Amino acid sequence: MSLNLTDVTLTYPDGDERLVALDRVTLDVEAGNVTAVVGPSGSGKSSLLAVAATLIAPDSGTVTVAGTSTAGMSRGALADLRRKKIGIVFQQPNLLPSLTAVEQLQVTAAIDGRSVSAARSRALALLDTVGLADQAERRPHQLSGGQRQRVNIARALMNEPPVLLVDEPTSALDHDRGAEIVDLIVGLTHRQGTATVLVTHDRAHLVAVDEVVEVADGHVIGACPRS
Ligand SMILES: Nc1ncnc2c1ncn2[C@@H]1O[C@H](COP(=O)(O)OP(=O)(O)OP(=O)(O)O)[C@@H](O)[C@H]1O
Repeated sequence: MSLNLTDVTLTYPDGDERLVALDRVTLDVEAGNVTAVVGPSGSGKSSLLAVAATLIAPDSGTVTVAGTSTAGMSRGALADLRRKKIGIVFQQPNLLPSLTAVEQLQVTAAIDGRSVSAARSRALALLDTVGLADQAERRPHQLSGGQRQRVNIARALMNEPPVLLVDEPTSALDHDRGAEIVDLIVGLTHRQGTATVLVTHDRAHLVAVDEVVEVADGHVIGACPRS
């Protein structure tokens, strides 16, 4: 189960013209691997993640998520694919303030139509995996920034997605906490066999990942040194 973008071009309206955000981008992420995407601001990293997440349809090219091509899919079918196959971790955890850590994960299962109580044991096991076994009953304001990001990651994995997309997960953390989060993502990816894309600004984190792809002006300009 992997993630493949082939020859993807994405443009946005820009006055009377079109701004090319992604220009014939091809990206293959194998199951069990973390591919980091790096590049300057405005180079297209978020656009690439949004296309991979099927949140934006490319102008041309194909996106294949865990063996399923998204070409021609209805909005409903895409939403279904996202729910079942893609875990997304945004920069800010966006946790619900009134819910405990374990409830944040249970809600995800409920949205997916699974039984909330059956989801509880999986949620507790996942919190254990991300090092939060003893924080399960805490609410977001009782957790540190790093712990909130761990809940965010555990929540993204709740429905066992084969594809994990992570956007700048360390931007609100100091270097050491950031490195711990990247190590956690890499460890989970290797153990659970997800195909993971990690957008990051911090090149110090690249030593931990399996592959690095550099983008500039909407182009993949190739693999680059990992540190
Ligand atoms: N919704 C939009 N409408 C129009 N132009 C956009 C839109 N989103 C992004 N862009 C433009 O597309 C290009 C790529 O932007 P994108 O956000 O993908 O880059 P990025 O590498 O993620 O940048 P950053 O690191 O600052 O988040 C930029 O020129 C940006 O201004």
